Amino acid sequence: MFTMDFGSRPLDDLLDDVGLKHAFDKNLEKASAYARALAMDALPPFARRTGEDQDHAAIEALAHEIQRGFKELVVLGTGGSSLGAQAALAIARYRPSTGVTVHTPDSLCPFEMDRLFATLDPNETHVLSISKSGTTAETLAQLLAFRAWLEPQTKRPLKDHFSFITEPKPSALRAYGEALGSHIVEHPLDVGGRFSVLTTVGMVPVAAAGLSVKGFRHGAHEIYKAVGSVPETTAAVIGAALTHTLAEHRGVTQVLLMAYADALRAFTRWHGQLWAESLGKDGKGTTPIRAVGPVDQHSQLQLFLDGPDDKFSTFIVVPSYGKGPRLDPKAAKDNGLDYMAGRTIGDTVTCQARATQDALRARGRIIRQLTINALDEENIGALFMSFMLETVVMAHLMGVDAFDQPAVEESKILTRKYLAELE
Ligand SMILES: O=P(O)(O)OC[C@H]1O[C@](O)(CO)[C@@H](O)[C@@H]1O
Repeated sequence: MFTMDFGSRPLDDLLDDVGLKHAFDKNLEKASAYARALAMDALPPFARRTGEDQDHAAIEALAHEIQRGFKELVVLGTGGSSLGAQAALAIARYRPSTGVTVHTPDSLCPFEMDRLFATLDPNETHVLSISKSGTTAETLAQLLAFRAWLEPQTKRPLKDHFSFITEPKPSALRAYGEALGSHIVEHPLDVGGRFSVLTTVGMVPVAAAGLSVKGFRHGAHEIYKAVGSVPETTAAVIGAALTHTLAEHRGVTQVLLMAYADALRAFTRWHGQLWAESLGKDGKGTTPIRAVGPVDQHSQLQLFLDGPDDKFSTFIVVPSYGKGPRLDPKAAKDNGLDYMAGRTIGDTVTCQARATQDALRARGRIIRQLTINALDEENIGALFMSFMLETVVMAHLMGVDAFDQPAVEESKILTRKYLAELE
């Protein structure tokens, strides 16, 4: 699980300093009441389904089939049909490999597809196509291209090379999978793509890579239990109430998620879709910014510190004192790194995360830190659930529907029109 703090002083004092305690308390009360009602009446399906584990057998069956037959897994899907899996899979590279190697070409890119075709062995490659709607052009185009690459080269039945996750209703993707005779697993009808990471969508790739589905779901379960019973103490509810208060009263228009671990880079991308697509509506919304430390200290921190005071920042930190290579004291001193002499890379990064937040706090910013003690399934599952619930509670405070995305459809229609007009 993870802990939350706002630095050395309690949040209430920080809010008092800027005259926002009363406004925050009102928002927290409203957010907590909503979270309690959600838990009592009907948890959002993305949370309820995660707790029931009803699809566990289907997830494991497909994952084992892939593992038994192949070394490489290509997950075709975009947006919510890929970002969650990528965020979850990012911890796999720190474990001994027990599953397949997963590739996630989530953006339609000719150069990336050519690279995959040039490097993958067709006989060892399984292609899992994920699309809730089953109509997304990018995913269908990739699928057709992969089949054209595989079919002339494979020695095995073509149907075994493909599997599908899509809704149980008619669509181009479902029809394609049925015609091939391949394994099709259901995408739940009542869970939107950006909320689907803990369903079959995120969990089949995770299981195929050898990670624990139960671990992710257990971490998530602990969070939604807490949000239902003691909402006013949870990161999800406090985070939503605070962001909304700062947006209403302090001109906050952006939310920064800065993670101090490479493995959380993909998590910040997942969060970007979740926040933007759920909340950017009716002329309202706050823009998500994704950053990873320390690298973005050297690219974006100048703006965060010295630019407009229009951001609410959350740092995710994995304390790593004593971890990683230790710098030889003499070599460090000889090269101008006296302050790192005998220290580990983990010591350095942990101190950098603290220093960056303190520098921001010194400029009067309210900064939230979420601390996880390890990059494991439970912690990442907990973060997934916490941010999904935070988004839903935030939508309630803002008065928008967290679960639709009507505006995106306009650009899809135009893309089809432009393609039809090509000479
Ligand atoms: O899973 P699908 O239906 O292919 O959609 C992929 C993504 O496209 C969107 O519908 C936006 O166009 C997202 O909401 C979704 O995650």
